[in-house]
Amino acid sequence: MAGEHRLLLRNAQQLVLVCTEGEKYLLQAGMHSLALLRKASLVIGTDGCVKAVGHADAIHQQFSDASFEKIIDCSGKCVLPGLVDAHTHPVWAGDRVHEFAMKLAGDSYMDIHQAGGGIHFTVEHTQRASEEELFSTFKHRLLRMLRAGTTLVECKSGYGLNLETELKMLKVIERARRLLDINISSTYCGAHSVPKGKTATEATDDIIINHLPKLKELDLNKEIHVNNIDVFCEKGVFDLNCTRRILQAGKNMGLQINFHGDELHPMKSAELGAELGAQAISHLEEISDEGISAMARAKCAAVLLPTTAYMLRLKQPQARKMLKEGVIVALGSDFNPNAYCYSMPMVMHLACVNMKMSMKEALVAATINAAYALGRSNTHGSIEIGKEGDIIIINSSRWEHLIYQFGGHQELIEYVIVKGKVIYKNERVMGY
Ligand SMILES: N=CN[C@@H](CCC(=O)O)C(=O)O
Ligand SMILES: [Zn+2]
Repeated sequence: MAGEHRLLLRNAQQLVLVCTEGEKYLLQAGMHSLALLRKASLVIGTDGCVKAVGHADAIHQQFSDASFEKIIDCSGKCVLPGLVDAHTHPVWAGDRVHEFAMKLAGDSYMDIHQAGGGIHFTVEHTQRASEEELFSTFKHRLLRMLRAGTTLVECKSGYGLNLETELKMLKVIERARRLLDINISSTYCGAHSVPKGKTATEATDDIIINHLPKLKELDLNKEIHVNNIDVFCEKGVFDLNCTRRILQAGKNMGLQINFHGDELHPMKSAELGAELGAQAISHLEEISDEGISAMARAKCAAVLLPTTAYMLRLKQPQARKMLKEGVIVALGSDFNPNAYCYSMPMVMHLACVNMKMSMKEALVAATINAAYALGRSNTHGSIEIGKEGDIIIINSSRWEHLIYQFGGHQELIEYVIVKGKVIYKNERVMGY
């Protein structure tokens, strides 16, 4: 095939496609037969999408007359799809390292929250921060995520709670979406906590009467585009009824439902999400058996967050049971001031060790299934012809090293590529 193309990745030792039939997600059986090629090459076109993928000799022959803006020799290396992080809170001011010390000394997440710390602490600092300051720290965090292999990330608001600060956060997310290479799915999370001085019902009314119509107006004016709506459905935060009202109002204006549920207490959030047609529910440490069946039937993704259970010493989400029952399992880092982890390789490792997932299951959960949780698996999450050319190259002859080398991704990930363009080239890669 003659013509000009953007990128040729030549002769990878392993090229992990994840899937090959345009699947929107993979269930347990599909996860086990992870699609992978050996001695393979990949071509990305000038539109940034995958043009061809196959055995190195076949691609060499097929593209013998073609020219490429860039060629990378991948001999001895592995090529994988860019990782997808399905749950983060990356826009905020005021870290909570002092609370980490309190938690290590025995305070629970809710003790700290109810004493006015936790989310409230971050809200106070975020309300005071300028848009510039928030953008600058957010950009830095996104670059760290990118260097850890994430090419599509969900980003929530939720440390504003009042309309003015929620909009400030969403503007910052919109600006990053327009300026930076990393792909972003943006989430309005104005119901992340009940603002001081309001009841949960008053906060719910404020969101439905004031926040959501403003978001709709800004969307129509093409100023801010939001993809998902989120609520922290939890005892002492938003109950099932308030959660239902907010999520339904968001759905009515075209947002995908993607919310926090059944984290610290069993709330029947999973059952509610399945009933409302949620795209995804996160956490689910306290999900009921009925909730698991309902999510499986509704094709509602479970976004499991291994860092939360690890940091807060909670019981682990029942990943094995969910997989067995046919739930679509995805992963997220939950990056936030409580769980300061931006690395999906680390998250996959924790999912394997603490949630007993296999490495194949963890990789699928951090690629195609995480993309499904964001409604983006038609364009992201696997290496297939026509999908966006978002790729990572690791300096290892077996892809599993990305999970096995706990905390080693900084030396292992050699290239991060978005739409066929090298966004990051790691000069520290030395081999193993
Ligand atoms: N649980 C609610 N929200 C976050 C924590 C946010 C925070 O503590 O700042 C989570 O997903 O873990
Ligand atoms: Zn969260």
